[in-house]
Amino acid sequence: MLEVSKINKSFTGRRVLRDVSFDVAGGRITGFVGRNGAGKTTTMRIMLGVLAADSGEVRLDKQSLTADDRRRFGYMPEERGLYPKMPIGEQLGYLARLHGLSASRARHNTTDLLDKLGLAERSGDRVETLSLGNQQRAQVAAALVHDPEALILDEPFSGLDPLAVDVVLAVLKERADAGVPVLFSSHQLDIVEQLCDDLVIIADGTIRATGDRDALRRQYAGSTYQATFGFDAGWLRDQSGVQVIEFDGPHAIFETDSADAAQAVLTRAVERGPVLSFTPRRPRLAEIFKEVIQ
Ligand SMILES: Nc1ncnc2c1ncn2[C@@H]1O[C@H](COP(=O)(O)OP(=O)(O)OP(=O)(O)O)[C@@H](O)[C@H]1O
Repeated sequence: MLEVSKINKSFTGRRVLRDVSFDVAGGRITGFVGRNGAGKTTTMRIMLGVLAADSGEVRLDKQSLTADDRRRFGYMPEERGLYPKMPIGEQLGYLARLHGLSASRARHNTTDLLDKLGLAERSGDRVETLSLGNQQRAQVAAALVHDPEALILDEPFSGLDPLAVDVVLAVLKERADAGVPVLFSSHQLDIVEQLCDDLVIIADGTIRATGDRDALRRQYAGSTYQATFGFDAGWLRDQSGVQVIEFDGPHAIFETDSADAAQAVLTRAVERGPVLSFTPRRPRLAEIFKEVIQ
């Protein structure tokens, strides 16, 4: 488990991180979301030791991180950093060796990653000849090639088409399944919602929400329900304590003033005829995001 604890950071007197605390659990993929300038990259750089915090601490399995621990991290920086003129396979092998892997392990990891990321055919090609999407896949490979003990990835999915997102996700999931804590940042809420187990939401340098994605969706469910009846849903408009948000034939989305009002709707509906579904509506990540960053 990686723990970020009460990190503060200012640049030229301007506070950009304020008591930032969250956990990245081993075996889970944590999505770190926030608008441009919210503080994601600064936090990740501090976790990596590329930047020093003014105060606060980053711990791995309850111990303060050492430079040695950090060398065993995998990092995909925001500014991509592969050598454009070097063949991709050679470059990955070189990076793995730099991290102390044996020549045979470095070769094995390079082949394995290129294969899983759909770049096997391109191993001998220079990075600059790859499409932007393939360069991005190569960056992911570079972060993973030395069997890192924790992964911190800054916008690994930006600019990838949906197929490439799946390919990269499969590689990250494999690492998470092996117990590695995986943190990735993104401002693409639909992608984060789909990919992560846990969420960290940051705005203006403060953490606004953290936790299990589904638990957060339940927590922010509020009093909105969706229902499908075996008859027209129009009658809901005359129910007291109910505000209809949307209705289309037998389907309706509505808000109630209280849990009792919701139960009353269900009772009335059953009296009218078949009720095919009746559930609290889980908000989308975009809705939770809007609510918590205000
Ligand atoms: N080296 C620096 N000097 C001065 N200000 C900085 C520096 N690095 C970041 N900042 C400022 O700190 C704030 C947080 O920036 P950061 O890059 O961490 O945000 P972010 O959430 O990663 O945004 P993005 O999605 O745009 O990358 C911003 O206001 C940014 O301008």
